[in-house]
Amino acid sequence: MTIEARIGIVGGNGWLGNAIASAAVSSGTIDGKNLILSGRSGKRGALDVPGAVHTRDNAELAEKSDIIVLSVRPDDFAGLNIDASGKLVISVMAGIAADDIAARTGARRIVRSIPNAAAAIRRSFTPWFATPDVLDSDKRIVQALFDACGEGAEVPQEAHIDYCVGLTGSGAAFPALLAEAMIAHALSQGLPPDFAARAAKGVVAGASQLFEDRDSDTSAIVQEMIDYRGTTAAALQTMLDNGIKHTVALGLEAAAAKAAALGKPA
Ligand SMILES: NC(=O)C1=CN([C@@H]2O[C@H](COP(=O)(O)OP(=O)(O)OC[C@H]3O[C@@H](n4cnc5c(N)ncnc54)[C@H](O)[C@@H]3O)[C@@H](O)[C@H]2O)C=CC1
Ligand SMILES: O=C(O)[C@@H]1CCC=N1
Repeated sequence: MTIEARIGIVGGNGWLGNAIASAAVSSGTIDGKNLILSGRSGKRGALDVPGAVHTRDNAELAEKSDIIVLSVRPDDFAGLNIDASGKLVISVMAGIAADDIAARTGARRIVRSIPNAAAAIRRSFTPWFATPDVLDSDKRIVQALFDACGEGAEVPQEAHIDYCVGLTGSGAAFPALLAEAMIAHALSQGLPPDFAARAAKGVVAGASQLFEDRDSDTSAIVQEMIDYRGTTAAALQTMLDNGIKHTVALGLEAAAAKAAALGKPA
């Protein structure tokens, strides 16, 4: 689907806002000339967004946009002054409730979402939640925008978005941590650093394709490896016995707790 509406991204020169803009244009989902990106510094983001207009003026952005994406840090939201009444507002901010967005912007049609860093390579799995006033036509645009960034998925409750801050937002950093742990151990065993990094990154990135198929069952894959009763089973069982699932759960809960704290006034 091509989005014909004009989209303004507040914080559009930041990490995520810039990635969303770049994904939307490079996928052909929106023409760059229909994008206006604001940022405090006035500098462009790291990714090129052909045709997009850059501004430091959020009033200009609001005036020129049909849809406003809020992509400032949660801490900066309280200082944001923008009138989005009558417009669709799509927030990517962690922890900021739809009611607070409505109160600050005057908008009633509000979508909350949690993309992740893989939006930069158009591989973000992005849950989104729509408040009751959001129109079906708005929803089609939101889905198209997040499909351009990877894969969008509507969730039925706002609480799911608060949970997904950890699962799909922060979770995108977990494979790098796994690779880092594998590299650190390989180095401790005397393997050459370049080789250790190539090997661990190659395994984590490459083997994740094993379960990329939507219908694949990760627990079946793990069980199959354990049932093989070889070296992989020894590694997996030791990690399970040492609480890897509990550690991951604690990480997910910490991310959600941090998001809840970010959303509360200081
Ligand atoms: N980086 C990520 O992977 C993810 C980020 N998020 C959320 O996305 C939002 C943006 O995060 P990042 O892009 O990582 O942060 P960032 O710091 O890279 O970008 C934020 C941008 O907002 C701009 N900004 C601040 N106040 C402004 C204002 N009043 N008007 C216009 N621009 C303003 C800054 O100049 C900066 O470029 C955050 O709320 C974060 O919770 C959500 C999911 C994943
Ligand atoms: O780390 C963060 O605060 C952002 C929000 C969710 C993922 N990244």
